[in-house]
Amino acid sequence: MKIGIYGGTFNPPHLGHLTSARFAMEALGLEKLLFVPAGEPPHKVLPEGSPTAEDRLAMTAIAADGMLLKDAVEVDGTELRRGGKSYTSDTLREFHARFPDDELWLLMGTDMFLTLQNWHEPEVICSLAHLCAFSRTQSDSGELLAVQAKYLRDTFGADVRTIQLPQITPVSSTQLRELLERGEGSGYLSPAVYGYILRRGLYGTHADLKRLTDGQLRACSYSMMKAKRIAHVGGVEEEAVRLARRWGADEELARRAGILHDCTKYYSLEQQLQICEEYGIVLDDLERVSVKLLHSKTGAALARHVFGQPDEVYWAIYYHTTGKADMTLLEKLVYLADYMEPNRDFPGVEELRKLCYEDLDAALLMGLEMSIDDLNERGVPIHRNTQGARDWLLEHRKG
Ligand SMILES: Nc1ncnc2c1ncn2[C@@H]1O[C@H](COP(=O)(O)OP(=O)(O)OP(=O)(O)O)[C@@H](O)[C@H]1O
Ligand SMILES: O=C(O)c1ccc[n+]([C@@H]2O[C@H](COP(=O)([O-])O)[C@@H](O)[C@H]2O)c1
Repeated sequence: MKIGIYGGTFNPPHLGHLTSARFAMEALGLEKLLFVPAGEPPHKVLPEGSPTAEDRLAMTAIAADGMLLKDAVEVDGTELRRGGKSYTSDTLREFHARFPDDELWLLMGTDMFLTLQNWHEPEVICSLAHLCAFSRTQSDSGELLAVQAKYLRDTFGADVRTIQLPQITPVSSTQLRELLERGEGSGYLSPAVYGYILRRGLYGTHADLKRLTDGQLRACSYSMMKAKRIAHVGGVEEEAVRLARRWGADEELARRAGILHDCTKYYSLEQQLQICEEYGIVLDDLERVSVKLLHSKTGAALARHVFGQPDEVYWAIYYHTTGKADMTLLEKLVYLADYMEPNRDFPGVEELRKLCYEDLDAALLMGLEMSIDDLNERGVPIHRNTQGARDWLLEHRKG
């Protein structure tokens, strides 16, 4: 197997890292790529006030997950665990021992490639890994790379491949840190990494989480979930806004409920219970053991207490999984948007979509009944609020 190793300080990881990693994977035919955040970079001092190693690791993990290549891309904490200066030769020794039968490829941008002879034990590096270098700026000349490749081949027997990225991302982490401090630069980051930075107040962002723009709120929410869920959350936002327009609800509240509705979906049972405890959410026996039921309550709690959302948004998120008797308009819209947003695909979804724009309560009843049937089939206990929602509609629905 061909394994790529992409070392960096990742302070923070930006789109330049991601686009070059993706392209190198394709160009070299890598089956696996490991991002390896440096513990203590051997050649530079981390600027004062830099995030902790854990934060750099977490941001890099979020960025890697955002490549949506499942287990092919991972973040490796070898250098952070090892302590001391993060010499690449030591890292390659470890990887060589771990993957003795695999082909290791060390990936790097021009700046690193041109100085490789000055690194610690360059001969060890060149004997344990193939090298892949790519240009970082338009002005990086192919000729310069070719000269350096020849030098490394002749001097250390290196196997070098230089690749031209189809698109240059003209940014460095240093520039980005300055931009972030001025409230700019988010366009050079994956939204989820930006959200992590905002939530942790890194790089002098100090955003008031209770007064975020929609884009910032989206970024924060995405930073809390696996990247594969983001398309669904975007779909719920879009659908909730469309439904709000159709039925005369507040579009901005629908948007914010959509953005945040699943923000705690990946929290563990323990974390969910802790949030409920912290915000005094009373649970029944069924809820106490079910992450699926809990995430709507904890998502609502964070929407209110961390992100400053009003009661309407709180309750729309709170009831988005179970529904309840006598729901408000916004609660209905978010429940239905979650059910039939454009990425959903199940028998009957088209009929449900149509009904959502013709007769909201009929659509709600249809959604609830489909849920109840599905839960019954799978032998999952039905929450009393879901039963309550259906019974209420059967009794009160007009027509
Ligand atoms: N915009 C970019 N395009 C392609 N490769 C990049 C880009 N930025 C960084 N790299 C490469 O990523 C690796 C890790 O770089 P690093 O994490 O130090 O980022 P950086 O932007 O160079 O940070 P800093 O400004 O703090 O030096 C290096 O091999 C570097 O050449
Ligand atoms: O081992 C060395 O001597 C050495 C010297 C300079 C850079 N590196 C590695 O090169 C990678 C890119 O560095 P940086 O600072 O651009 O993030 C990172 O993994 C560093 O640990 C390694």
